[in-house]
Amino acid sequence: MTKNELNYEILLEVTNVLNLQRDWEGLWKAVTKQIQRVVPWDRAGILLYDPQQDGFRFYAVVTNAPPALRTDTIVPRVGSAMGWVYDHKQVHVRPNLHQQQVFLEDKYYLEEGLGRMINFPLLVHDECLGTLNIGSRQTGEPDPDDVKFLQLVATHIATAIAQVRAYEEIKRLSEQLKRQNEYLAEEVKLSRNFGTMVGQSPAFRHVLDLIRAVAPTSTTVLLLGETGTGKELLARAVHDGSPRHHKPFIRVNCAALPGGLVESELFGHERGAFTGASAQRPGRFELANGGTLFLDEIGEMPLEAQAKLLRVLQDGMVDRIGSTASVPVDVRIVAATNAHLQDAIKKGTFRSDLFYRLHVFPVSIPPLRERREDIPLLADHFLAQAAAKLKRRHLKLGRQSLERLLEYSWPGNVRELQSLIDRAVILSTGDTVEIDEAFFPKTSLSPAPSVPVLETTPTTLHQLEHEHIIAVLNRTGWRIYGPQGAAAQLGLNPETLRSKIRKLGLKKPSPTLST
Ligand SMILES: Nc1ncnc2c1ncn2[C@@H]1O[C@H](COP(=O)(O)OP(=O)(O)OP(=O)(O)O)[C@@H](O)[C@H]1O
Repeated sequence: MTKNELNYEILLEVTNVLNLQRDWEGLWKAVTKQIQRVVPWDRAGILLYDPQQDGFRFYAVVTNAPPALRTDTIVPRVGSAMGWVYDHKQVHVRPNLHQQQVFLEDKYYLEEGLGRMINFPLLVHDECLGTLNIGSRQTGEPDPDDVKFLQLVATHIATAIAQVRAYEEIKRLSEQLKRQNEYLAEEVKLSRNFGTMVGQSPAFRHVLDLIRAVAPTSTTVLLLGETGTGKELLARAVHDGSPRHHKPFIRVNCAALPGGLVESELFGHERGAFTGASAQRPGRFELANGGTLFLDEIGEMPLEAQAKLLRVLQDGMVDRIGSTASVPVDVRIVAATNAHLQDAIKKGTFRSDLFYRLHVFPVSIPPLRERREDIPLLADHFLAQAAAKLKRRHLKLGRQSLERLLEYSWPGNVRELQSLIDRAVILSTGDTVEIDEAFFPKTSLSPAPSVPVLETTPTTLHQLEHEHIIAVLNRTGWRIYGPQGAAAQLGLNPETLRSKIRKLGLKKPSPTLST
């Protein structure tokens, strides 16, 4: 067999091995054994370029001597032969390492007793993935035919590596898609006709003007407003009006996540990062990549998670829990809160540096009581929605009912109005929906008798809120969820109510035994 025939045969075998194997250790042993038949070597290794480290990581290595370089070493691009090959996309030969030690890895090769080193670029479509390094104890110029042959082998190896990487990328993307689907299915269940925004009052129109102006940019938006004023609806409007609208809009309710899970939900985790982390899981930051992340109730985020969030906002990199490598993300942040963040900063529960990162474009949403002109429009809108859901047509609101709606102070804002209309439609029999006094929560000044009553008249908003919540909870028998539950009556998100109950330290009174 001529040398050419042998080379051809070996190349075929190498390609077959590369196509068959999935395990790189095994693969590399098989490939190097084949190469040995043409070009003797004493060290054969592959290093791949890692852009985050601007260096090369070992991928596979076989050596006849105890290795002087550990396989977890990162060889920097600058100053190494691999870096030269990577930058020039050309083969580099050092025929005599004893006489010529130009690169930083050469002294290690000498320690292993090597005399000659050849580095080949691993090229795919003109992109260099890393290098194939063939070292030998012998010195002297290598046979140019051998170099040509090894360059061909390197091209096949590079293609196989690109395939493995593409396969891993597909796996990662399909995992991400699976998570996005789970998330979207959850969202569809929760969503209540988002999209239509109703309001003609100057105050609300001003808000819409601000949203329209900021939406097309990538600026961070901070939505400030009482509960139920439409912060989430506006966050979606920011996303829909941006060039990111065809990418995901991912919502995180910072108040609803259990403390220990916030970081894993936001930033993801590696397999085995903590007990129960049975599989690798991307966080919501990664799910939102290219799109918008809506951080609802940001004021409720635990301090440790705030520190991590700040880091992501500063350098655009996410560290999954349990991982050493950072993942770059491109995410627009829209945050919302009904809390007074400056007070939280004073109390030490919110980081001031994070506040300034978020407070780039604040938008204050006025409460419903400050834009009463919107009440008739919103009432009609919700009436039409409820009628469509319940398949009832020609519903209209009684005149007195509308007056009552206009007089009420709406502590729960638009959501409270929506829940009230829903209830009124369910309870109405004819075409005219009537809303009488019984629909409005009794004021906090007349709590149910079993509730401990404050000795004095409440003086602060906080006390008022505290009492009002207790009163409604007692009236609903401490039922939080459902159309007759306390959350609906207070116009609050059930999770927000649960968090308030926790924060205020409210406990369901235990039933008293009558003697
Ligand atoms: N201008 C509006 N037009 C139509 N519907 C609205 C409007 N504002 C709010 N809503 C509706 O009111 C409900 C509450 O709105 P949303 O959830 O956006 O409020 P929020 O401020 O995010 O509440 P929370 O602070 O409790 O999270 C939603 O069902 C939303 O569709």
